[in-house]
Amino acid sequence: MSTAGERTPVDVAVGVLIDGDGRFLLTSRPEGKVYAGYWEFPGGKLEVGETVEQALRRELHEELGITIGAAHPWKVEIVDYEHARVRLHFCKVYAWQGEFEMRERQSMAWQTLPVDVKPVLPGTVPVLEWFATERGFSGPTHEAAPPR
Ligand SMILES: Nc1nc2c([nH]c(=O)n2[C@H]2C[C@H](O)[C@@H](COP(=O)(O)OP(=O)(O)OP(=O)(O)O)O2)c(=O)[nH]1
Repeated sequence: MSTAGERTPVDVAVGVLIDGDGRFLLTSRPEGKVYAGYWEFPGGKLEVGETVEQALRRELHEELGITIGAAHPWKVEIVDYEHARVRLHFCKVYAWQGEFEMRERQSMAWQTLPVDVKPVLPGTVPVLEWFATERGFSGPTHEAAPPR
């Protein structure tokens, strides 16, 4: 049972693609979506009946034109935005096939810490902190976003 004021979270599958040099892929949110221009890890909402891995495979094919190998579940995080409450299922992905195509006219950037793209989506910031912990990185992980 949910208490008054709580919203049911929308499940989102998110891919943390990591290349052979340990760089990770960020993409910018396309025009026309909430937080357009903000940088995030690629992914999207689960459709009815889909698992996280199925949704991730579909979204990364639709958005980036690649076919991913195994998706390794990493962390789950709930974020409350004005527009929605989302449950983000972050999965690490080390293997994929195909050439990257920006099918939604977004931008992509392979990054290490600290990231040099901005602004970073609020729900993406914790991932940078998890990477910092994993990698023994200290100092700011990204540049603070201006208030919206
Ligand atoms: N892909 C992605 N979404 C994130 C991240 N962090 C974060 O808070 N989100 C939020 C933003 C959105 O509210 C939600 C993802 O929904 P979306 O609108 O991008 O998904 P979608 O592609 O299925 O969208 P649509 O078809 O409904 O337009 O999750 C992240 O790192 N990656």
